[in-house]
Amino acid sequence: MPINFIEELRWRGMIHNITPGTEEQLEKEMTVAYMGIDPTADSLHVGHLVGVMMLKHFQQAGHCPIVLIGGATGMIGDPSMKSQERNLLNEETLRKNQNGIRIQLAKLLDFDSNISNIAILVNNYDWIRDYSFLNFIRDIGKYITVNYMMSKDSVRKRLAADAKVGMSFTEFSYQLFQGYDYLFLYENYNCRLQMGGADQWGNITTGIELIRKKVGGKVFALTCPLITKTDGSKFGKTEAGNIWLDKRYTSPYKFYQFWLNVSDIDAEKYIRIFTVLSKKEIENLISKHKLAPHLRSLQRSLAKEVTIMVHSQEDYEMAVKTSTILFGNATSSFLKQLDKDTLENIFVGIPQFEIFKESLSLGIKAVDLLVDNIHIFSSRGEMRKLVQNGGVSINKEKLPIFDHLIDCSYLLRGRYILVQKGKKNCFLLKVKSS
Ligand SMILES: N[C@@H](Cc1ccc(O)cc1)C(=O)O
Repeated sequence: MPINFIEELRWRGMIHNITPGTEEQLEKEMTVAYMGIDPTADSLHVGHLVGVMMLKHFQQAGHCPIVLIGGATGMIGDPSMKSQERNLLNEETLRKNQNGIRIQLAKLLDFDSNISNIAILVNNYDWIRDYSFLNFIRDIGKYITVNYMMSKDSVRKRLAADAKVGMSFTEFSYQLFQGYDYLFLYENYNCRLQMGGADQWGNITTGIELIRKKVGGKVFALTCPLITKTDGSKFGKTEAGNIWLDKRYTSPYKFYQFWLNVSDIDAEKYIRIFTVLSKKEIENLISKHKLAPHLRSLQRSLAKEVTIMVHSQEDYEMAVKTSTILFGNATSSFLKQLDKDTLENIFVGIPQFEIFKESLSLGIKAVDLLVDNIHIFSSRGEMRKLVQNGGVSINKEKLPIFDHLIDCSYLLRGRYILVQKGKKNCFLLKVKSS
């Protein structure tokens, strides 16, 4: 039996706001819904995943999802919840970005099997490109008052943030373009529902208003909550920046670690939002986790599911292997027996430094190498202290004294040395190929 979409989202904690009548519409017939993504980079990040998961459940419930790539709106920049005017992106960048995003979406939604509710990808550049300004403000602008547009949170907040700088007419008009997209999809794809993050409510309701006034149609909105973290920091970001879905920007190992490191409370929330595990499976995982929280079994399941969904089974396995080697009790002899490819793969996600082989040939004091050459300690004192506490290891073996001699015999497969500083920091020294 197909799932009930709204019920599904409800127990997963994925509904922030919903227009009256949405549920009845979905029960009545197979419905088309869309969500838009502005292609500001050539990869999605984990923040985008929430919306994509909504579409995934929507498709699994038998309805038809449309992903709209905002080729046109991306050229304007959504002012929603942004405190500053955005940079304009050019056409070439947007096109490159679209292609990257398309490939990622194809892994998450079903775009190609022979089902009646196959996912559809559209680009609003296709219908906005040739719309003349004069026609647009005559056909569309006439239906929406400035008063109405000004009352939106996205506009009010921005004007309040810095009244002197203000907001350009360009960004002010963003909601009209998104409103027009909804009208276009309503008329051409029979789209009745628009979904998005909580910050999209204002833009979505402008579309509802436009469709009601211009063509007398009734359409709906559904938003999901902004994802929060218990410690108050921003979801989806680390010190190193966004967590991307593209391997080139965030290795599967780092991606896996990101989910592994969430707090217990967040893990309970995220596993509902970011995986398709059933209610029963999730409840079981949570009760099992509560018996022995220190084992982090809930985080492990979360990290496993999301890594396999976004990357692959092999990437997941490699990420686990890497984590065991870096943080688990893998031994030095285990490390030594790994072949070059495995080592290369394992080390993709960790900071790397290049060293000259010659500098090792006569042996170099660890302190000279790590403090003076590659600066992973700020001072000799800092390193000495940590070594005394047993907190520095080379190839998984504790460094006995801080001026211990390191030579070529330390090179794994003749190329690498793994350095660990404290519990969490790993570095890879790599011989420069001359
Ligand atoms: N405004 C949305 C993207 C979007 C663009 C066009 C639309 O029609 C819908 C949504 C965002 O920034 O997240």
